[in-house]
Amino acid sequence: MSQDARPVPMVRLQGVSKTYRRGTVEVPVLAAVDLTIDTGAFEAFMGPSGSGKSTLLNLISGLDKPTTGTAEVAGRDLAQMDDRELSDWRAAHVGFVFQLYNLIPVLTAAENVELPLLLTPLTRGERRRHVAAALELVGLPHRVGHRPPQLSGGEQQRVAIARAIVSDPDLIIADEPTGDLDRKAAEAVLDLFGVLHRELHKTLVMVTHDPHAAERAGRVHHLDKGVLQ
Ligand SMILES: Nc1ncnc2c1ncn2[C@@H]1O[C@H](COP(=O)(O)OP(=O)(O)OP(=O)(O)O)[C@@H](O)[C@H]1O
Repeated sequence: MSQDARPVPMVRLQGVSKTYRRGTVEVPVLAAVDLTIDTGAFEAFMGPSGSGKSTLLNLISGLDKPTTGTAEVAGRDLAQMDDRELSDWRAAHVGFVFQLYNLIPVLTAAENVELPLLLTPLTRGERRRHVAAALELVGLPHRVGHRPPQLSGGEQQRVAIARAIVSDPDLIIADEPTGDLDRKAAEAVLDLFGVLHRELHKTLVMVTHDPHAAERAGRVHHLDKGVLQ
């Protein structure tokens, strides 16, 4: 295959740094990060607390902008988009999974999963079919009418994964997805990530402190004081 025929990587960061400003004090968080993540890869990021892992995820998902350098994700230079374009781009391309699930407690599992679809032109019937398919995929078709407080932590995280994939994004970003789960529930979530990666060809980018979780990834990056090792 010639160089030009290579598929566009899902993530390409070049010379990315991030400095936050607290009053007059500048806080450097990421320095000179060069990173390429191929489309279809499953990659993990580990590192001590405060090393910049969540900041890196925020830059990859366009939730935050680099201080210097360029971030190209899913074929777009994120700096070239205004906030409206970025939010449409995120809705189409990125699914998020958080440590504490971030489900809305008063909504049922099905209603939580449906949320990202309310921004799309899909009809109610189409939305229902997508929601049913996503909950089936995560093994929870029998929990559609349950609300988060009626579900175990592992079930809540699987509902959150259904919500992350319901709009069929290419990129799944997971920040400590097993951080609040016992081993068995964590393994179920990681098995599911394996299915998303191998069978649905999603690109997965996961931050984790859990070596068992990192083992599932094809590549593990280490961040230390904002520097990619
Ligand atoms: N919006 C912000 N304003 C100022 N400082 C920030 C902001 N966001 C993060 N920081 C600082 O940047 C550093 C890195 O934070 P980040 O959340 O990326 O680390 P992390 O590696 O994900 O940590 P943890 O494992 O504890 O979640 C921390 O010192 C944090 O205080």
